[in-house]
Amino acid sequence: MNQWQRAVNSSSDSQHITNARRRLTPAHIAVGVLQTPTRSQEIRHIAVGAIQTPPRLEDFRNAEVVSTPIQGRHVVASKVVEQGTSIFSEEPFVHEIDGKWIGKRCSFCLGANTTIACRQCSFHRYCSTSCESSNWTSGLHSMICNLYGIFDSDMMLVLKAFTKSSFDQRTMPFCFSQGGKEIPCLVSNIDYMSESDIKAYTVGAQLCADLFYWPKESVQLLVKIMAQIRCNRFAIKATVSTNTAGGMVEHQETAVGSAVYAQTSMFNHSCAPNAYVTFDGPRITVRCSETVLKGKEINISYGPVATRHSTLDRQKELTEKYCFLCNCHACLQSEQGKGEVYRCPSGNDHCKIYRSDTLCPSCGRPIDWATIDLTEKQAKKLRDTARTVDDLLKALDIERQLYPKDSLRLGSTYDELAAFYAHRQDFNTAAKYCTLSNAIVVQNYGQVSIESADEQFKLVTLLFNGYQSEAAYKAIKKCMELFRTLGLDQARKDDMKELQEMMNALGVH
Ligand SMILES: C[S@@+](CC[C@H](N)C(=O)[O-])C[C@H]1O[C@@H](n2cnc3c(N)ncnc32)[C@H](O)[C@@H]1O
Repeated sequence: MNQWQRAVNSSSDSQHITNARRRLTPAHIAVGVLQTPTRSQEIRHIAVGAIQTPPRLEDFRNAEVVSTPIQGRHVVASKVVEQGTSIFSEEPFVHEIDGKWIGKRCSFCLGANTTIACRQCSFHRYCSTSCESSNWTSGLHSMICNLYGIFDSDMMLVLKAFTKSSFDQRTMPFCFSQGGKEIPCLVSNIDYMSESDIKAYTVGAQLCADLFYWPKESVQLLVKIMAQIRCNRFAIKATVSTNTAGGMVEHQETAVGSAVYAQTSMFNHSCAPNAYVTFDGPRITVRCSETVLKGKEINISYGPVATRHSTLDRQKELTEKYCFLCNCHACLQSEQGKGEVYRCPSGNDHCKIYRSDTLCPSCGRPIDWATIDLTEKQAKKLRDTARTVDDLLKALDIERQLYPKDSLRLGSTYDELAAFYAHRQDFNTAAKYCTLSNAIVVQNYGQVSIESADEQFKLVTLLFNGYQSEAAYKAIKKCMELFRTLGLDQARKDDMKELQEMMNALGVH
């Protein structure tokens, strides 16, 4: 069941619509409903004033948007772009807090402070009156206020996008006699979507149209916007800190909202990307994770990456979620595209085999995939149901037979073991496993990469907590250098501050 069906299931009968209509406020009428409002001229002006000038593509600093028949529009470097350089930064066209964070984070800037409740729905909370009023106007909360429980966060995004793109950019308020608009410039891939998806979208769109008294023509347009959002939606991530049972504070990058960005949507996906995105509240920044030569495409990953997922899995995810068949160079050519790498049954670490092999390409030994599959399942079961460290260590023993030393599969078990020991406050054993995982990450992603910076950060925390001052000092220094090279010192200021604090605590300034 998809999101629209869920939304509709809970409220498709007319009684629900009638109840939902009671929740409409003058602001809804000002921004959305067909009939000309008889009052709240003032509110209407606030809403209209909130619409910003459409984004200009020439805002890119080191890059430009070009178009070819195969890649569509995409971004290329207009000069050599150094590793870590910020290419571009923008505020969202529309954004919305994720349902489970409402009341727990500011609904506008998505920060952790929530001292003020929305005066209308009292459901959403804000860190300041300025965020509250910005969300009401430019954040278009006025459009969706009071509608929680009727629509989920994704549908709220659709309603906001529909409202925002349908305003006349100069002075006229939204009015259907002039026709609504889709989100300017964004692809929808609607022709590649399944019939059942389109049907579910249509039911959701019909529900909106009924609720807001929008005319029939709006349904088709809403369906198009839903498809556009599916293909162009970004999860907004923030660092969320939680106290664990062991008394440690865990920091995790977590999705706290979703957004559509007019210009960042021009970046194509690659399973081996050379750029990455970071968030400062809802503001997105794109930075290069490696130096990109003039004229080369700059791309980001929409989720799957070749170093972690097999070609089949990546293609499946991209087709199901975004409705396109990936033609990035990792999928077309690279060896990584062959999927998970295994050890040849000869046990020789230099012999690597892939799913498509029936004989080992190096030593010619025949491969018994049925036995490998069985052993792999056994290891997976042990890992998934692990209650004690012994279970994990048994899984690791089996995996060491299955995968080569630099396999990411092994790396992730080392990582799990590190977390396991850290929760038991045995930071030194945790650091030992983290070092092993770190080496694999460096081997696969390169010394200077986001992944190795993340892994180095983990190692720093473990060494610091394990009172290994000298090793911790060296690790912090290396981590800070990596952060600076990759531009993470700007993108993840809190982490950088933490590194500095650890350095200070070690007595080194
Ligand atoms: C966010 S848009 C990127 C800009 C888009 N190329 C355009 O012309 O507007 C995402 C869409 O671009 C296309 N696309 C992006 N990366 C691709 C890739 N690696 N292979 C094939 N198509 C891709 C797909 O149609 C996808 O739904």
